[in-house]
Amino acid sequence: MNLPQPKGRQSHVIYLPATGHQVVLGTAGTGKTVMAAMRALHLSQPGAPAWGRTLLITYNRALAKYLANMSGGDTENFHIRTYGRFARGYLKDRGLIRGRNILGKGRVGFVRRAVHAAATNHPGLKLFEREAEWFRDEISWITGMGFQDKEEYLESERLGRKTPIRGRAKEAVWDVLEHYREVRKSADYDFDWDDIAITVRHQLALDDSPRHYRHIVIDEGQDLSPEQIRSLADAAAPDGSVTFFGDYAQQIYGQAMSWKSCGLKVRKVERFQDNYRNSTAIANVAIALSSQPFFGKSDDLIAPIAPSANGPKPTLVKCRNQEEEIRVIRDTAQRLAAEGTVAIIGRTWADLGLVCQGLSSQRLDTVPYSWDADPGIYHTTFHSAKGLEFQSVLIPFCGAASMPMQETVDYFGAEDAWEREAKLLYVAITRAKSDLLITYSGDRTPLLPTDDGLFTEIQP
Ligand SMILES: Nc1ncnc2c1ncn2[C@@H]1O[C@H](COP(=O)(O)OP(=O)(O)OP(=O)(O)O)[C@@H](O)[C@H]1O
Repeated sequence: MNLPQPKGRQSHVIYLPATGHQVVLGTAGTGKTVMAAMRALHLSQPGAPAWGRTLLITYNRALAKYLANMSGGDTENFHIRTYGRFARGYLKDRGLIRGRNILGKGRVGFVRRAVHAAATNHPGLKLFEREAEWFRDEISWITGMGFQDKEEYLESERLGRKTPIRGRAKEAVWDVLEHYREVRKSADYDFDWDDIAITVRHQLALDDSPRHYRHIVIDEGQDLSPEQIRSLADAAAPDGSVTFFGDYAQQIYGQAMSWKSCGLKVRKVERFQDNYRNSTAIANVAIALSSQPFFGKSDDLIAPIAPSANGPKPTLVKCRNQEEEIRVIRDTAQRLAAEGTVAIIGRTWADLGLVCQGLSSQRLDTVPYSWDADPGIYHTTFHSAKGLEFQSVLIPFCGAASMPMQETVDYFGAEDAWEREAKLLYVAITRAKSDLLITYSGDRTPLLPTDDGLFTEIQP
């Protein structure tokens, strides 16, 4: 274990009171993950004030392994889990998990069947021209908010949708949700990964045994739903604490949910602005990207301060076609891999397949990646790069024809799609410590900032 020496407000955050709710917001690279681990370790340490068994919640399995490597891993009093693993484990203890009764992959197929079934009740409604993926997203939002009945949904304000739906269309969405639950139940699935949180809360309300965890620390909290956060708050001991770390600039599922709707009672929000990861030149690109109008506005966004670390300007390479982009990315990866970790970050696994075929590169959902990883080439998607960092980051296919991805525009409409894809690009760019190279062919994506002097622009 070799954690950095906390600076400024960081130490304060580690030792925040060990009771009640705490919220820490910070932009990329400000040390949220490291401080989440340090706070959780502190709270679990015998002898610390109000110490007790502590749960550290993280976004996915790759980050759980990354955190385990950073913190020394699970002990009797310190557990690292994804939300899904925590929820499933608790419901198993409550006797509610039988075989495979949580619907994971294939969910959109169930939603599609529900949409077809519901459409017959709403002849002529334009809403039913939308793709099943749109309905899946709306159902995730409804269950993530924890709405118990139709009235609650009808009265709700849907933040984060640029084109909100109203009246009859909203009633029809609820109808789709009810059909979806029926179709799912008839296939013997009791839950999906979104609505499992509703049952966790319900079970916790019935459960008067002592709570398993005294303290719960949540990293990447911006991508958990309010109902998931509420269930974690219910799962912590009444004399314990819940600490939420998040960055709303990196909220990549377009749900636009705020910690404020999660029932956390917080006296003062802590804010981290000092970036310890990116060079100034890389941070400037991220700041310019997040300042564009389509990036979205929210009180929860923290204005970043550009760091002072030296590094070359990011390179923007205009290629003649995709083949040339692939060649540039591969050559650059091989050159930089001798010096440190290099990540090729792509929008989809299919894109990465094109770039990395035959290249000596490790796919990051199959190998554990640690914060002190050996030099070499790694590849991962925008979504799965979250929380990680690399010496160099290479991003292919940033032309206007592929970004924002057409599928996202089809599912959610142009405005929503731009915001979602810009946040994904933001996550990818802020993974780079010192070198960033972006390639495109045709026109560059309109999501990339065009301010003078941000990039060194070249042609191969
Ligand atoms: N006080 C510090 N001194 C030196 N380095 C630090 C300090 N705090 C954090 N760092 C380093 O800054 C980098 C970013 O930290 P971390 O991953 O915790 O940030 P984060 O806020 O979770 O970022 P993101 O949200 O972008 O994933 C890491 O390399 C970490 O070791």
